[in-house]
Amino acid sequence: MTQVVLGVDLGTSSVKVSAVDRQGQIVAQQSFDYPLTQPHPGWSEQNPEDWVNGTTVAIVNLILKDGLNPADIAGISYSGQMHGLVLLDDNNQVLRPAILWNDTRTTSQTQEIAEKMSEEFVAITRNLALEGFTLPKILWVKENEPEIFKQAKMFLLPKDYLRYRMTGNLAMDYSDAAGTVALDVVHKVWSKAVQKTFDLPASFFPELIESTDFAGYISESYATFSGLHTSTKVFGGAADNAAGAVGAGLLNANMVMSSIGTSGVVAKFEDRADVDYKGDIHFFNHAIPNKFYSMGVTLAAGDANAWFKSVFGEDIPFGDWVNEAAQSLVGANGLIFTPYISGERTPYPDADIRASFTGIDRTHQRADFIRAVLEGIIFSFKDIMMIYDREGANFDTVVAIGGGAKSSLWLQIQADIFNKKVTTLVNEQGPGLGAAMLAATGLGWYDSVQDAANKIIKFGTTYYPNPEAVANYDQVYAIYQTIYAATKEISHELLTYRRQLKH
Ligand SMILES: Nc1ncnc2c1ncn2[C@@H]1O[C@H](COP(=O)(O)OP(=O)(O)O)[C@@H](O)[C@H]1O
Ligand SMILES: O=C(CO)[C@@H](O)[C@H](O)COP(=O)(O)O
Repeated sequence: MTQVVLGVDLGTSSVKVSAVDRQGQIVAQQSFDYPLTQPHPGWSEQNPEDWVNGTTVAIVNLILKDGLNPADIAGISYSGQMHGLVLLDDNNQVLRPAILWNDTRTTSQTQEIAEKMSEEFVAITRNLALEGFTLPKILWVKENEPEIFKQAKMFLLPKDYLRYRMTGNLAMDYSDAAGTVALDVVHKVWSKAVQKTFDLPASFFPELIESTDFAGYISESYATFSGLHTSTKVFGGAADNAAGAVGAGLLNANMVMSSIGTSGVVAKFEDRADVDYKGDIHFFNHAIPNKFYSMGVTLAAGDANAWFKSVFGEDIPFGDWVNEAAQSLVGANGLIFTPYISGERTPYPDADIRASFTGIDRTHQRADFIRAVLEGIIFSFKDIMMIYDREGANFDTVVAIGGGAKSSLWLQIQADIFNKKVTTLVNEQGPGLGAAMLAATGLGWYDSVQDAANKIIKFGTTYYPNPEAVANYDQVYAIYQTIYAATKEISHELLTYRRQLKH
């Protein structure tokens, strides 16, 4: 009998469930895709029931197809897409589709928060109130769907809703709670000032737990539904970027993580709460008690690549598509892409900016366009790194995770644009492995999350910057940096035009 833990990575495009043994080996893995709806420009919603069904299908497949014995599943924990608003009524029924992290309908609510609380808000929550975060979404529903809001008794985040459906218990872990921007990050309590200013009762906010805390057993009803046993213990879990940081071994201040999922993230471990990025970079509680991490977000990273492929190369597998970029040159033959297809967050908190190709020439081929997309995404990561540089943060290693880290070409582009060494993980399952490590630590298999990381994480290939490419990218990046300001007004006008078309 080999005991395993399940790490459930509830992503934006799919849920991936990894079964991990005591040595940290992934023994089996199943995933299930679900849709995302965009009823208006800037809106992004999912049906929470799809998360529950997708997770259940993946678990059933682990049992039936991979032969996992439910009695051997000792624990389960989660990594969840952050910030998504799930509203529950008195009977814990979902009131409306979840409003996701990449939904940017909330610009006026972010302005309202800034006007009402200004610097006090950043001091408490350690973040600006950006469109993607949960509090503006709550206020949007309050203002635009009062009949629904009247029935709302509590809110949860995506993986917390999934955990509720698997255990029957309502709770939220600190790392995800920080992304609501209603948490007093340093004191680890819901902010009374936020509750009072926006007239939200304390009962609307769920109980807070640590990522490795025991959160209940699998309920009778979910056991019947999934085939799991009621003896399986469930643990808090974490925001996907915190779980990804755990799974990437981001436990040391000299390391930065770059994650190319649907979104893109550059994150840094923070030992102490007294670093002050003034809201230019997010600052959240880590999945490790009393530790923190900072991060900047490119709203569409892997998604910009996926979008471009869906329009111009639908049937081509991702690996082949990305490799086609090798036929182009460093700097994509003088073609630059800015990846703002869904607006941007860091360093430009601008929901209405849109993407651009600049410098299209009669000679450009598809390979140049693909390469420009891959490079533009990494230039936007470099923009985040420039904030760390500005604040004097020292780091020498970038750990690359996410779907984008499957491509050695894209990894080399990262090393050359960052001018840093970029390291991969042997088992590139950052968030899912991180989630499994949280369950394993909660079960007592390891003394701490750090202990689990030391025993489990194995770094893979390292990509070193090529000096010639670095010099070329320096030139192209300098041009890239001017494009946001140059395209801002045009983008905003075009979006206004598109919004008129829709209504
Ligand atoms: N073979 C590949 N090579 C490079 N990039 C890839 C490959 N496969 C997928 N990707 C990229 O990874 C992204 C998905 O990453 P993933 O971490 O699975 O996302 P999420 O967790 O947000 O659902 C895709 O949008 C795509 O751009
Ligand atoms: O909004 C953020 C972080 O602030 C995103 O990183 C989401 O957490 C979604 O993650 P992926 O589905 O792209 O992994």
